[in-house]
Amino acid sequence: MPLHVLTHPLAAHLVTHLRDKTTEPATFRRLTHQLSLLLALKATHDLPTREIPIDTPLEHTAGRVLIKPLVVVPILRAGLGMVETIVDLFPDVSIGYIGLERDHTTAIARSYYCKLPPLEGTRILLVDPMLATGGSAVNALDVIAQRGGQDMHLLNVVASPEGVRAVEKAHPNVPIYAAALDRELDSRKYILPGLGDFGDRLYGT
Ligand SMILES: O=P(O)(O)OC[C@H]1O[C@H](OP(=O)(O)OP(=O)(O)O)[C@H](O)[C@@H]1O
Ligand SMILES: O=c1cc[nH]c(=O)[nH]1
Ligand SMILES: [Mg+2]
Repeated sequence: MPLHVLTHPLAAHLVTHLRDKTTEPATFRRLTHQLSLLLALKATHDLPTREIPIDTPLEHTAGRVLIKPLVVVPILRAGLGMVETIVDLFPDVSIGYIGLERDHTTAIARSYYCKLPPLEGTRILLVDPMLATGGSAVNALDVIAQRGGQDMHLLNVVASPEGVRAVEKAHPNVPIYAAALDRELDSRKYILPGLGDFGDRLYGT
């Protein structure tokens, strides 16, 4: 399934400021919200709608409304920075949580929390700003699929080629939306040029 990298000039502008090591957490959070908005719009461009009759103050007409329930699932903790924007855009969205943390030496993600709403028949937006080895995303997609999730979409701010390959191999039907596709991973499995540890920069830890 294809990787969709945002091509809007605003996306490049926002990612550049996000990468800048002098960007403070408050600005970092605002940039994350703005990028999440662009990603969410792109990942939902094909949501199904149905026609309904309505009355405007002037006449009877028809309009279209969304018909597929949406679920957003952030991978804790950095993914939380992307949720608020999606809830603003889609107030009826249900929210699930998957807690995963990479081991500092092996970079393998360990699961510590999982709470998901009913998933059948929904469009699922799995959100995590960083796709590095892909271990966290594949783990989360596995769990969501085991719980009956089918229409899964992955939203990342920065993706690495290795992470994209891992998701494509394990979940070939899952579209990946990213604001930037970076060059490679370093020996500690951090993305280059990247932006460092997203969770730490978001929360000032
Ligand atoms: O593709 P991967 O190699 O799995 O790496 C990406 C993961 O690493 C970061 O989380 P981290 O484990 O640092 O947890 P945090 O969000 O709590 O800081 C990031 O938010 C992703 O979840
Ligand atoms: O570069 C990276 C890789 C994983 N997690 C991050 O926050 N940054
Ligand atoms: Mg982190």
